[in-house]
Amino acid sequence: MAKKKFKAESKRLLDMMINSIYTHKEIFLRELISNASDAIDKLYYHSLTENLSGLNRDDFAIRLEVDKEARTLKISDNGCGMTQEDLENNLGVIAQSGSFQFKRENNKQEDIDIIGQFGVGFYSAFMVSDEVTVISRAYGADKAFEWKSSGADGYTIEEADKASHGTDIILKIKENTEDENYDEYLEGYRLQGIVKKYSDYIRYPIKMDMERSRMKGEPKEGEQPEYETYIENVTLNSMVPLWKKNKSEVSEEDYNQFYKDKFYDYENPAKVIHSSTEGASTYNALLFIPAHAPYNYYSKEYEKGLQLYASGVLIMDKCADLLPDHFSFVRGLVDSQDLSLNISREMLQHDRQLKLIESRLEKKIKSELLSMLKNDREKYEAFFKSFGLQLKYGVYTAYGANKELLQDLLLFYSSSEKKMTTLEEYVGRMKEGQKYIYYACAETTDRADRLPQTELLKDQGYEILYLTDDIDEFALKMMRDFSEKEFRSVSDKDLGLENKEESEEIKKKNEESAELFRFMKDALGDKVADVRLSERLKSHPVCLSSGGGLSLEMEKVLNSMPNDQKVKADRVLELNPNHPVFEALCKKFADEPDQVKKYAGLLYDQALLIEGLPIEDPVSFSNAICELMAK
Ligand SMILES: Nc1ncnc2c1ncn2[C@@H]1O[C@H](COP(=O)(O)OP(=O)(O)OP(=O)(O)O)[C@@H](O)[C@H]1O
Repeated sequence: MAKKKFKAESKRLLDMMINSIYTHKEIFLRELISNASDAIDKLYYHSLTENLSGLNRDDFAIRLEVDKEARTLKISDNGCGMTQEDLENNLGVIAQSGSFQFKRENNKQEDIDIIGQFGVGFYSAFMVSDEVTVISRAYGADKAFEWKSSGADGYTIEEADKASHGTDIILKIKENTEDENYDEYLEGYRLQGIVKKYSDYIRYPIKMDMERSRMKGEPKEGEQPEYETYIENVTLNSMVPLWKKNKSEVSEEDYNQFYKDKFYDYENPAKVIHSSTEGASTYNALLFIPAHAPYNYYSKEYEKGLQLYASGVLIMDKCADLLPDHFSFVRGLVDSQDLSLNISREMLQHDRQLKLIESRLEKKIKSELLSMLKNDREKYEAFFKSFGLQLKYGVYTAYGANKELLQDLLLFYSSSEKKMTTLEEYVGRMKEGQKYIYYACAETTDRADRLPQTELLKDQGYEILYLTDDIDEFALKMMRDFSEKEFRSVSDKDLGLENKEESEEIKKKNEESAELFRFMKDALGDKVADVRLSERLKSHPVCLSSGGGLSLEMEKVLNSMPNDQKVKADRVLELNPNHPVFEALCKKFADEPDQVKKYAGLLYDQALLIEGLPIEDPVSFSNAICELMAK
């Protein structure tokens, strides 16, 4: 029999195919199963359009068969099959796709979902096989043919026996090498795993004999049970993708089970988002908002992304481009027929399509979260506990560009409500004439509540947001305002309070004690930018406020990061004019100005401690207190 040569370019192409197109060898099975599914689709299509009798959708199947001794894996289908000419054209010419041609020539039907388009997938079989044999009989033909090739060398075609229409692909699996274990492609469980991973939603059953074990009869009392192995023909794939079902056909339990199985979570998701979109880009999406953050969520190890399917076949396990960072906690998948895939089906050619899908999903996720916030507050608060930090990072890292998108999703603890509140709720409760949205930063809400700077505001009935996460103040600074109300720290120089009389009085007192403050400032050196009387203190003697754009809280956060450059906020030491300590200071300044130096140091250290900042010299602080006590 004459051996026919591949054309020269084909030879090079085949070499390329086998060695460089695919990153994972296991995808050969995905490609061959997709071809089998296409072949069945084509025959099914003909049966519908040409009214072929004797063909029943339920009889179509794809079968896998392993012969470990012979080292062969057979993939069979009872689809349209190939004539001798088809074998020549489709398997003898690389990059010739009969499937693509079929799609072009026939109007797409509802129930047909042809996968092949490039005419190369078949050759991926050579990544794992020394020799590939294709025995095929076209539907309606009376002869079958066998195509055989062991790679770049070429192929043979001869007549063969095959009882019914369809195609058998027989792979002679390679021997193991030092780097590669090819034996695994002869293991039932491994094959089952590959089918589940890539081809779970192929619409025809993929069947295989699997070895199972069962108890041999009832064990007699006191005896160990005996086990026997038996063979069961099992369908490996689930076939109907849940996301392609009508929402009304899917129960909550179905969604939950699907989520837990697929994304290895032990808890039901907090929210399921099932949506289909037609138009510029047609896709089905099934998304889940987990009820809790995975253990590695806030670490570098966590990889965001959605599974991407093209016509039910898995293309990418974690397609990061489908999810913006601020919603990286979302799990799920997108299935689209419209993707222009690259030849290995591992990437998309245009990320424009992905961008379009991403921005639609982003809007959808936001609106679902807002509806959760509105309709199930308790659930939303639990969600926010897990993922709120990510939303706040989202506001911060995009330099405020995500403000519109994310600001309504944020929650902060409210001093007056004693629970979490949205910014909208806060603004709704603002007092008449209130200029700013006030916030206070501390490690816990309790500590924030005890900050001297919050005292006066609370006393006058202003609500304060207590910020306890490092990122909080940075995020608010990025946002600048909400509903045209600027955010303002309780430590800010200007709280915008409309108490002119008091301000005048403080101003006057400040002037009167100008000498004292200058003296204290000199004593403290560059530790503080200024010393002055405070408008915000009621019962506490002292506090720190910040002069510039960098607050003390931000200084604390930035300096805790692992880099050498330390920053310093402008500190202003504020004294309570109505506190006995101030009186004592004034008195000492007249009698013993040297003591005032010590007092200035002590007051500054106290203010630092109140802020949760470290003091420079705890030993002299303690000594100074003891000295005072002993007096
Ligand atoms: N099991 C099969 N039954 C019938 N025809 C087949 C079968 N397998 C392959 N073919 C034919 O061979 C052609 C080439 O297959 P191949 O897998 O190389 O490319 P494809 O499936 O068309 O495209 P892609 O590279 O996107 O997978 C197919 O288009 C189809 O016409």
